[in-house]
Amino acid sequence: MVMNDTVRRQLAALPKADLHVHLDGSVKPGTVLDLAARKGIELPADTAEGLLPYMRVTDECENLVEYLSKFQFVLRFMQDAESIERIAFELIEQAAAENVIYIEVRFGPHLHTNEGLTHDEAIAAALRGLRRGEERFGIAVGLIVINMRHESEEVNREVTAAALRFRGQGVVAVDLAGDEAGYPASLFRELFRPARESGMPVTIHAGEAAGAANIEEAVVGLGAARLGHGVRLREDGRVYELVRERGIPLEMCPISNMQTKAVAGWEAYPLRDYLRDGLKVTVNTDNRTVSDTTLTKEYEMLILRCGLTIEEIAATVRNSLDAAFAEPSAREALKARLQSACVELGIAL
Ligand SMILES: O=c1[nH]cnc2c1ncn2[C@H]1C[C@H](O)[C@@H](CO)O1
Ligand SMILES: [Zn+2]
Repeated sequence: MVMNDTVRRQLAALPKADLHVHLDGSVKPGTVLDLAARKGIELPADTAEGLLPYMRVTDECENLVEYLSKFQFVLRFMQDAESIERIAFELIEQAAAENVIYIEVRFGPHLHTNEGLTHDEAIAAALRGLRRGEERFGIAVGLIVINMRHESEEVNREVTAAALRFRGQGVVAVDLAGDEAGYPASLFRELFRPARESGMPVTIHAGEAAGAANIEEAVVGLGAARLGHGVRLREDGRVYELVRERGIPLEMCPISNMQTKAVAGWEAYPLRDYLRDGLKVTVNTDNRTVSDTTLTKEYEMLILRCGLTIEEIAATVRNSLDAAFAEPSAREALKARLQSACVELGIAL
C-alpha cells in the first residue's frame, strides 16, 4: 500500500480515537516557553524549536529508561493547577486538529505534587482542562490515573484512593506506568485490589520493556481489562491465546515502541499480524511531544512500513471505540459517527 492522495484525504477525514496518551508527554514547547517566562524559570533555549531537543527522544534512544528520562524537563512546569489545566486543554486542542472524536488522557498525579498540590487537586485540574476541551471541540474525553512503578506502596495506595474518589466524575480507569523491566507487575497485585473490587477498570503498561510473563500477570494478577502496548505478547503462545480468547484490547503505540526498542524495527513490528489474527488492536500516540508524533503519523507509518490498508486502520479505530472506558450508549454513538464517516469516505468497515 502506498500513500496516494486519496488515502491521505481519507486519513485526514477519518474520525479517530486515542486511548493511550500521556499528558506530560504531550506538552507543546511554546507552552513551556510561556510558563517559564511567567514563573521566572530559566530555560536552555529561547525558542520553541530550540526546546525540542530537551522534550523529545531521538532515534538513538536505547531503551524505555532513557525514554522516561525526557519527562523530567516538563514536569517542572506542571506543578500548579493552572498549568495542568492549560496543558490538558491544549492536548484536546491538538487531538481535535486531527479529527479525534474520543480520547482518554492519562497522567500520574503524584508527579505533580512537588510544590504542594494534593493528588485530588492535580486530578481536578486535569479534569477541568479536559472538560473545557471537550466542550470547545466536541470531543468525548476520559482521564486515566497512573500509578508509577517506582513510587512507594503508600504513595500509590493514596493515588489509587484519589482516583476512586473521582469515579463517575471523569476518571475512567487506573494504570501502572514507568520502568517495567525494573518493577515487574507481580509487585502490584495488592495495589490494584481496591480498583478490582470496586469495578474501576484497570489498564496496565505491559509487554513493552518486559516479556509476555508480565502481560499474563497484568491480566490474571492485576485484573487488566486492557494492556498498554503488549508488543511482546507473541513471545509466549499460551499468553497469546489467553489475551486473544478474552478479547483484551492492546493499546499499541508504534512510534514510541520503535523508540524504546520494544521491537527491533518496523519489519519486526507485530501489529499487522496481531490484527489479522483477531486480537483487539488499537493504535495510539503515547506521547505526542516526547515521541514527536500524531495519530495521523502513526497511521501513515503503519500503512507505509507495515502494509496496513485504510480499512484496517478504520478497524483499529472501531476497536478503540469498542474498548473505550465509556458508557455503552456513548460508545455506540461514537461508533455510529465512525460508521457514517466511513460510508462517506468509501472505506469498508
Ligand atoms: O510508554 C511508556 N511506558 C512506561 N511509562 C511511560 C510511558 N510513557 C510515559 N510513561 C511514564 C512517564 C510519565 O512521566 C508518566 C506519567 O505520564 O508515565
Ligand atoms: Zn504509555
